[in-house]
Amino acid sequence: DTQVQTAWHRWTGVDRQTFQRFFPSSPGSPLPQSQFFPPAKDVMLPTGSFNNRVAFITGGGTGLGRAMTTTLSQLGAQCVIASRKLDVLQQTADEISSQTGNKVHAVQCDVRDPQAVSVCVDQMETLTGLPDVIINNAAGNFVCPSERLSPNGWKSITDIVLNGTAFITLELGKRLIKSQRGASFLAITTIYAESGSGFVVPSASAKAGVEALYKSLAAEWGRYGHRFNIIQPGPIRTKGAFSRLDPTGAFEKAMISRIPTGRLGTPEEIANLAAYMSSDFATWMSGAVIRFDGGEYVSMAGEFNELRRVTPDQWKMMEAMIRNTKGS
Ligand SMILES: CC/C=C\C/C=C\C/C=C\C/C=C\C=C\C(=O)SCCNC(=O)CCNC(=O)[C@H](O)C(C)(C)COP(=O)(O)OP(=O)(O)OC[C@H]1O[C@@H](n2cnc3c(N)ncnc32)[C@H](O)[C@@H]1OP(=O)(O)O
Ligand SMILES: NC(=O)C1=CN([C@@H]2O[C@H](COP(=O)(O)OP(=O)(O)OC[C@H]3O[C@@H](n4cnc5c(N)ncnc54)[C@H](OP(=O)(O)O)[C@@H]3O)[C@@H](O)[C@H]2O)C=CC1
Repeated sequence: DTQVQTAWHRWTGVDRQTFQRFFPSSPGSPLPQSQFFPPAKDVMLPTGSFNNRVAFITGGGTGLGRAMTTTLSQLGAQCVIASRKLDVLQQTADEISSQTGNKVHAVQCDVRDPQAVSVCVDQMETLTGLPDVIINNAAGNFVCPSERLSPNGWKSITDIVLNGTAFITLELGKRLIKSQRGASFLAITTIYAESGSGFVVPSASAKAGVEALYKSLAAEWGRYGHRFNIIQPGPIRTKGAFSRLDPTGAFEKAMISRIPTGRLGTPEEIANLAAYMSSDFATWMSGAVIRFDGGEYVSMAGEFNELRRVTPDQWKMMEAMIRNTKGS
């Protein structure tokens, strides 16, 4: 709490009292029930599950993309990670490679630019050949009231998320089809792709578009040996997400309190799911949308779920009132 306030003061010059007035809550810790749901850290699939496979992961240099790359590399894949910041990618590639003993290649690519995507795929073909596994994970996002959003703010997010995913998928898909090669495509979206959400409207719109794209291609390109699946993650702490969606840390506690499993997800958990969905154990899975959020979505959706706060004594009283009601 104090750390966040101090950091906030350093960034903005706003003093502690003012911070507390605007943000009375504080960063959250796991709820007691989370002891029943400890996150597994180990890699789930058998060793060698991705031997002789090539995996391409956008945004693989940081956060969840880095975790998915680590797991696939541990399982034997040769990985190619792509995003804008080559220095970040290269450092991640070196670290994962030295940990797993398998090659990780770093290729610079701004997914918003179809020409850059084509050059990136050329580079990958030279390095590794075409991929067996494609994970569209790169994204951009920030919280912003829509009345403060500029056209370029909208374009910036929708270009990365929807157009970027489409450019990568079409470029790779066409080349794979030409080479008569099958592949697994996975897109990382979000739980609000389904519901929509205020304050992240470009992200919600673009992620919904990605889901429509992947479900459509699952139907169309199965005949070419291509599977398309989607993971909708709930909140998992990464610098990229939390710095742009909860910059003060003020909303984290409220977020955790609505997650039935009482904690945030972990990068290793989503990496295991992504690996499974991209593996030979999941060849019958296509067009699937897997929500992976500790129950947050249903917890927010049910209009009576607030009754969790009613105590046993209050229930006794309420039940008596209901039973005593005669007629309508
Ligand atoms: C209640 C909630 C409680 C807690 C939330 C906590 C946790 C998260 C829980 C769930 C997460 C769910 C979904 C998550 C989805 C994600 O995608 S998270 C991943 C986020 N990662 C990133 O965004 C990394 C990459 N991002 C970036 O590079 C930048 O942030 C970028 C702005 C997206 C793109 O950078 P770029 O350099 O290309 O763009 P800019 O030139 O800086 O900006 C372009 C235009 O956008 C305007 N802009 C930028 N920031 C803001 C802002 N904060 N508010 C308003 N407008 C903004 C900028 O001004 C430019 O527009 P212009 O001025 O008109 O030119
Ligand atoms: N963490 C969470 O709680 C949740 C995350 N998600 C999703 O998970 C995925 C990973 O997010 P997370 O790891 O948290 O956040 P990060 O910010 O760490 O990851 C986003 C990645 O996208 C890359 N990227 C951004 N813009 C571009 C671009 N124009 N071209 C190429 N790459 C780009 C970034 O690299 P670079 O800057 O080098 O380009 C970065 O590596 C995203 O799809 C996000 O929407 C969904 C729900 C919850």
